[in-house]
Amino acid sequence: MTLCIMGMGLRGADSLTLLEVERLRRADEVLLDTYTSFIPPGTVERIRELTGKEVRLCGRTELEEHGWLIEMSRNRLVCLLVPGDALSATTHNQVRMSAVRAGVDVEVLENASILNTWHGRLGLLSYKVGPPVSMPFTDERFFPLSVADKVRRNLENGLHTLLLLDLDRNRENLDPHTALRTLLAMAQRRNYDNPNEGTMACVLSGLGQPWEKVVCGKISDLLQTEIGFRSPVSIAILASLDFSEEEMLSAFCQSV
Ligand SMILES: C[S@@+](CC[C@H](N)C(=O)[O-])C[C@H]1O[C@@H](n2cnc3c(N)ncnc32)[C@H](O)[C@@H]1O
Repeated sequence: MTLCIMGMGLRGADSLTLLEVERLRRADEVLLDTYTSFIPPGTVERIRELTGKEVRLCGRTELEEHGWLIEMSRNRLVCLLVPGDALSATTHNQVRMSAVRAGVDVEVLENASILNTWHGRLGLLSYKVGPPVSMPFTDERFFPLSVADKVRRNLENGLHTLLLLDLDRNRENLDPHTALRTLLAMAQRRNYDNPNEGTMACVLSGLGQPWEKVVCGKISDLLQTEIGFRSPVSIAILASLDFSEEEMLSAFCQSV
């Protein structure tokens, strides 16, 4: 019948749209992606309450080896719930592509994503946003300097960068101090003068969650401040600011 891929927004079940709730109530199967991002506490219980449906959790293997999910959607309405927007991670577009190739109808229901809300929350201009960059867990053998290359390219073009922090097995983000130190070490290895300790950055902890915290300052100051971060966390690396951006940033964010 139909595979409906739906974004859950930033607030878990509480940011589902009316249309999404209606689809979930009609669904034969409700699946929840627990792999690509953070799921706010209580999400499963809240979905059950809103829709009367049981929720099946899907991790990496279930999403990457998704043949079963496509087969299930042939004669049933299957809803795949995705944290954030429906299609901002490649994983879900791959599921969509397999479904289309198998002749299964796909419906996509969009929702808010960290990728399209962070700059507005900080008061930054959307036309000054560059491509996002992922910061992985690193060690002596895996230390991809391309992370610093991409941030530097954005900075050189006057563009802000959203640094997405990888999640560990327990779905906790790399901690932001480690991410900032790693970024500086990568830039130093390349002999880049930017990003450096004086570059402005904002730590975005739990955007849209009750524990939301947004803190801005020079990287050196952020590194010396115990802010009390909680997943999900991202970091904005700021390019030079326009006057209006400066004004808004200081009005909308806590400074260190
Ligand atoms: C690979 S992205 C997935 C994005 C998701 N599909 C979406 O559309 O929002 C996951 C990363 O986004 C960041 N992230 C997701 N939600 C966030 C939030 N509410 N506040 C801050 N960062 C967030 C974290 O760094 C997390 O590890």
